[in-house]
Amino acid sequence: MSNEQLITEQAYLNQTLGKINESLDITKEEIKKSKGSLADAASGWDDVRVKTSTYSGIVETAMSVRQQQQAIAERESAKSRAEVRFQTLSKQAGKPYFARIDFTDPQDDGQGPESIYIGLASYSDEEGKFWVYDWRTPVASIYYDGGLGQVDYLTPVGPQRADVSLKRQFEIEGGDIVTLFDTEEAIGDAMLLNALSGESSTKMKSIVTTIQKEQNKIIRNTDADLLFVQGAAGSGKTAAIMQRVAYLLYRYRGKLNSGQVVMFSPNQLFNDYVDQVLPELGEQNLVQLTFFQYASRRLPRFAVQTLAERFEQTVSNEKIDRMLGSLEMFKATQKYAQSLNQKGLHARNLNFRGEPLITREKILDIYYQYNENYKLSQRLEATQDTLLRSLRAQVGVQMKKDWVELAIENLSKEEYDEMVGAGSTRIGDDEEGDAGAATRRHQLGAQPQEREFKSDKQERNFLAKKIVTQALRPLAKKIRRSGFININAQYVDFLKVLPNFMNLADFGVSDAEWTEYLQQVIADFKDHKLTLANTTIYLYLYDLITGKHGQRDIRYLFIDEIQDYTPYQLAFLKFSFPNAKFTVLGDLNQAIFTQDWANSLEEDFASLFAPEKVEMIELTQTYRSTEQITNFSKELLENGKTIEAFNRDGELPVLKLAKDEAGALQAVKDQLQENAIDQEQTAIITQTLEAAQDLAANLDGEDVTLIHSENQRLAPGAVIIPSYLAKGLEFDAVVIWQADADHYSAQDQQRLLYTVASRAMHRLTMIGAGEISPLIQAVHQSLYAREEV
Ligand SMILES: Nc1ncnc2c1ncn2[C@@H]1O[C@H](COP(=O)(O)OP(=O)(O)OP(=O)(O)O)[C@@H](O)[C@H]1O
Repeated sequence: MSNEQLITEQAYLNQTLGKINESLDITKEEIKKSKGSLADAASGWDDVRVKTSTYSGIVETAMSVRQQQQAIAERESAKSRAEVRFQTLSKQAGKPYFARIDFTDPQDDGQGPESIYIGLASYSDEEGKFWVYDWRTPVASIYYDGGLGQVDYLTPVGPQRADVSLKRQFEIEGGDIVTLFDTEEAIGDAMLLNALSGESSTKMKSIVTTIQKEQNKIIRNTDADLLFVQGAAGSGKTAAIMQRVAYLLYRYRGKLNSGQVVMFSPNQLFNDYVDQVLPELGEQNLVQLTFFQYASRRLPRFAVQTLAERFEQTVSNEKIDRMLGSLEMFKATQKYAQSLNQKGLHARNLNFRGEPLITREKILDIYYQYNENYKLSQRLEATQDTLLRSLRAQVGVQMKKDWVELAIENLSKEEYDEMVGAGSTRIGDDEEGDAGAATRRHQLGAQPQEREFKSDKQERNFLAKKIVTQALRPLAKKIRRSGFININAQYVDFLKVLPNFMNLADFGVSDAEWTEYLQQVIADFKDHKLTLANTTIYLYLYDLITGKHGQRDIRYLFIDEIQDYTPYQLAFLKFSFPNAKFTVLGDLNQAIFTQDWANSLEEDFASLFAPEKVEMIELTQTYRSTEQITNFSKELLENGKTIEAFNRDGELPVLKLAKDEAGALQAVKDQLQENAIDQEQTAIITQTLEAAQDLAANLDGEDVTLIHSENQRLAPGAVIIPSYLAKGLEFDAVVIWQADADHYSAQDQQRLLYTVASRAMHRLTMIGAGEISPLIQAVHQSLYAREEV
């Protein structure tokens, strides 16, 4: 960088900052003014005259109330607009932009190149001159998409071409340019290297200044209904989708808000890890939840299988797991539900005072009296209507019963007053009208009147009706909530007759195996326990029978770590969010829950969308780890060849094998010490929770935090964490505990080992006792160092 360039750029920066500060002052004034005018508007209530004696008076009152409300709402929104602008400007005042591009539009003959500056948000001065462009504007795409020369970029009106003559990147601190460099590439390696060599932190950062071309495609895609991103560990999938959320909120501002975007993430720790990215980009956070949370909160009475249980279950029957998670099973659920249109619904009696008031046979008669053209949801609705009608008819019948008589006699003074509504109810206000009456009284100030009865009989009837209606209310609620369907029995029935709806042999499952499994499910049911696979099927069946249509207001759905989902779960999510566009990210090599069968996931999920609306993007370049760590960990895989390491130098991974457990433990202690001296934040990753707990007990006295549950927070400093909770996270230094033949040997642990090894940014140490793990032995010796300790 020449000195002259620096001086010119600093001068431009000063000018920009000067303008921003001017705008800040103006905005501050606006906020002050809008606060004042809000107070003025609020005092307008004093002028609203309440006239209630005539109809026209009421209308007039209502109109002036409405006008007054509008005036306040307008001023409030002016105030909050000014406040948002103030916040944005305050952020810009330190670091208004990070890049500059000069380009010419080939269609603008004779015009010289135009320079634009790119920052986290746009800035235009009071005269409307643009000083900074938001990184999400179409033109800013030029910065991410290519080097110098011709670059095509997409705008809402179609593709545009630009001839780029300069790309300059800045680092600005506190209003001063610290560094500035020109680059010919999309994003200069120097800048990226700089961004990547930082230390890990408990919070993910935005990558806005160094988004790569491939990532930019993911971020700006608006066409696909299903955007499927497959990428190696550390290739920036998560980083890219956080940017994508920010992009979409900007691109569709005014039409899309963060409440309409949902992200399914692997665990709660991960939610905590990424929750700063969007605020850093000036956006509101999105709704984030795990599949477990989504499913289990709909079934409060069941203990749904947790993440730890799912990971640590001794693989009971992989064939059955695979079958339950398949699209065939999804279709079988639909077919079974369909069959309920003819017969097979499991109903339960509607009991009242311990006796069946409407028997299950009667309910089934009603349910099946509608012809075959009814859909399940219509059939249910019609049944509910009929049941509610017969419930209403019951009022008259029950009023004559002895229990009502007894109840009237036993009414206390308070209960009586409450029912009759002395002092609060006007004659003629029926029960339904109570809310309306209360509002009327409140608004119009009418005096309440006492209820008067013409005769004892009238009073008795009134009370009896009240008592019966109240007593029947829970039943009405039950009917409205379809509580007369015995969904548990229905579910078990479905599993029993499953062989009529799909071919179990296609999954290698024999009748005997299935019967045995069924017994297990029934036993679990009795204990109120459900596996995640069963929970999903249960919920889908329930939704089909009750005609639920899912959440229609959600427009974008993101699923991270998709390899841990079954096709069934994905199909269920598609059903549950029918209007959402899906962005899904995954790395089949990190499938630690679903193993081999994750391979067909891409195809299975894509089959649920129109082919022309599906886009696949593959990311092979990794950013998280040093070249040495990536080159080692990709060799753990059979198909890791295509993974490309980022050219960032570091030490070789080290395998430390001790003779016995005690030696290994000592090695961990030494490593913790060494890492602490080198200021590398360490995660000791164990395979299971139990191993993590054991190790923590053995490391008593060391400064390490055990992360045993996803509901914990990630602590700074060294942590011990089981593998399934480390998903998606990263650490300066990783120690893989028990990296030996006793613990990592089966072929299906290859992915697990790869997943944990790829969490390391700068240093990877594997510590074990006894024999070397065959999975590590398969890696070429030049790719790691081996020490006997
Ligand atoms: N363009 C980029 N510029 C700077 N840093 C980047 C870029 N892309 C990715 N990174 C960094 O690389 C690391 C890995 O990214 P991220 O966690 O998004 O990867 P991932 O593909 O989701 O990985 P995994 O599958 O292992 O969870 C993060 O520290 C991220 O900030």
